Amino acid sequence: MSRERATAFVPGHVTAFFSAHSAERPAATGSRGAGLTLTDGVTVRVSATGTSRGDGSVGAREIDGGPGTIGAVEDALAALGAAGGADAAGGGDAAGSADAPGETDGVPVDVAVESDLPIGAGFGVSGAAALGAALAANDALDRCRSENELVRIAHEAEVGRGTGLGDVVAQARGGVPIRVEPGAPGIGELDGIPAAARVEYVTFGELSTEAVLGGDTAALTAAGEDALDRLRADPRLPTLLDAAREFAREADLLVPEVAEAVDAVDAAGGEAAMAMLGRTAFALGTGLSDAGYDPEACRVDAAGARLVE
Ligand SMILES: Nc1ncnc2c1ncn2[C@@H]1O[C@H](COP(=O)(O)OP(=O)(O)O)[C@@H](O)[C@H]1O
Ligand SMILES: CC(C)(COP(=O)(O)O)[C@@H](O)C(=O)O
Repeated sequence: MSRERATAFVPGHVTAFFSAHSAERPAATGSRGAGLTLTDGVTVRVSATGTSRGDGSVGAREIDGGPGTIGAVEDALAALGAAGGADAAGGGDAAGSADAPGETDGVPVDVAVESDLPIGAGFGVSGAAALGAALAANDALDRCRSENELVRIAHEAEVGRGTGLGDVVAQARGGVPIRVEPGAPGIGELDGIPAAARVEYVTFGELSTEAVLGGDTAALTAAGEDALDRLRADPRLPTLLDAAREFAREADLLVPEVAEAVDAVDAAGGEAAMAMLGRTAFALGTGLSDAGYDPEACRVDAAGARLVE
């Protein structure tokens, strides 16, 4: 018996540094690297609409109360036999996807995404939304998939859209994940820094993940591999932040507003770095407040992605 509606929470994830690894299969594509999962995250509600199959409707789509779609969410839903749209990315016109071949016979679902975090600013919101949609759709439609299978579905959807490489596996784990080997569960490998912390962040705007991942990633990948070696030799939070700062400089990804904030935190005696890939600075403890910024504050998420009542 299907529960017909379900809600999932998925933590945000700020990547401190990463290297990009592409493979033929999306499940084997991913990143190595490390970052922090956050108690600020994404809540996804999925409900079966009750609309009969085959009428072309995919159901309603909302992001923070307004119309909107995220491509990785649509692909994750389609993989679970919910009506999702290959053409639904990037706009508010979810209904336009109804003509996508092979997908009109999925079960129509209403999907509402609510994010504590801005989209496109380096918090892995697209990956979180895809994983939340997979967890909630599996429950609402009684698809009987395991956690690893749902993480793989969301990972493949995110990688396929070019909006992320390692957020989904990190968000599934929670804590401070180290992505030792790239890819979905069963292929990739995770470790973590055993640490709890308050985290502050300020966002100055978006940075297109698709554009960076679609360009030449050789320099950032070399810098990311160096940073990972360093962190694995000394898996502690201050080393994570220091390796992140060096990565941002070496990979030439640092943007001026973030550089200024990171320097200000350093001058005030704190630890900060840039969130990949966004115009966002994050700091441990009260680093940004102490430097005179008015940041958002949360904590490292201890639990990882989960269904909620
Ligand atoms: N208001 C919005 N701003 C930015 N992206 C949006 C918005 N609504 C939907 N999207 C979609 O969400 C995805 C954002 O992906 P990405 O840039 O990787 O962000 P994040 O870092 O939050 O994961 C893109 O696929 C984009 O088309
Ligand atoms: C850095 C990024 C490739 C993208 O992160 P975001 O812009 O937050 O989707 C991430 O997925 C990673 O592999 O570490």
